[in-house]
Amino acid sequence: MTRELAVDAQGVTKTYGSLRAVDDITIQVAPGEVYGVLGPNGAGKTTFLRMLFGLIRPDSGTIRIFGNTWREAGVGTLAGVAGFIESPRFYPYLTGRQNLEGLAVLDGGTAPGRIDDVLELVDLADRADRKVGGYSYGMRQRLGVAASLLREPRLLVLDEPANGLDPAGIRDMRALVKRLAASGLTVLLSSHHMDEVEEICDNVTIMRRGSVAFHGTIAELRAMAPDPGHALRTSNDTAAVRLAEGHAVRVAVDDEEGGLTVTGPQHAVSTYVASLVAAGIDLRALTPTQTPLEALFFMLTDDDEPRQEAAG
Ligand SMILES: Nc1ncnc2c1ncn2[C@@H]1O[C@H](COP(=O)(O)OP(=O)(O)OP(=O)(O)O)[C@@H](O)[C@H]1O
Repeated sequence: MTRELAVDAQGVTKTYGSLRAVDDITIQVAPGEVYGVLGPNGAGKTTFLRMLFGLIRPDSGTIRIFGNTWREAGVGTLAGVAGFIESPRFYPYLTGRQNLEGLAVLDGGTAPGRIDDVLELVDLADRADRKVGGYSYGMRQRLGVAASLLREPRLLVLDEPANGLDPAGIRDMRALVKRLAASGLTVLLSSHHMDEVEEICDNVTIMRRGSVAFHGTIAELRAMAPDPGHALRTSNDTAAVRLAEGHAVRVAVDDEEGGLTVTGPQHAVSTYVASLVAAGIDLRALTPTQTPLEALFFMLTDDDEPRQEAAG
């Protein structure tokens, strides 16, 4: 027997006037996986998540959540689903705990001890009795996850959960998503950070101008990634360019930044750099410019053309 998909979105399209915000996309999320919808600003990620939550209707296509569609099940489609679009909102003059208590009442109550459990899970137990007005942005995001977890969802949907967070906030949010995934929760998140998706997701859809530019596993994505690039500074760039002959690297003068750029498989870059040193050329800097996956992301989502106009 096949397992029911957590999300089964087929051929979903949403237009705003002449703009195809989401253009015929198909996304399937299996129970238990962490699924990333990745794309640059304006790619259509939030529009897709809004349709999932029933906040807007697709023009065409179907969205099933645990087998239910909005047309057949109405708001019952969201049974077992929680999350937030953009940033969660709380009463700043109430404590984190009071906000959760209020939300639990509005949602029909919650099991005894559940509020303490979710506060513990999101690492806010020791700050629960402080007013939300004094919380950092990262703490509010985590309180948003806590609020979502109150209803013990099977599917958690997060829209760019690390957006606007400082490095410590990003680390905490990623650790939280990983903990939740390890507990068996299905997570669907949007992001515009390749490293975030690489670190925490099993499968990814990369969106570009409303359409699917890539769909597959992180391993498949890695296999497509180009060679890593490096910025190179030496004591003698002319000689360094000459020495590249016979090495499996491409070395070019960087007209914008100065110095050289070196592209090639990591081991070939290492051998080339060792040969520079052996030839008496001083190495002043060797800095990775983009990770292979970042380079692939920019290749797949490069957006210098106008958006697709809707027909008619
Ligand atoms: N209500 C709306 N009316 C008109 N255009 C809209 C509306 N909502 C979104 N759009 C447009 O649809 C496109 C996709 O927007 P969307 O917010 O889904 O992108 P996104 O991938 O979530 O981007 P971001 O990372 O900036 O949130 C954008 O060009 C946006 O301007």
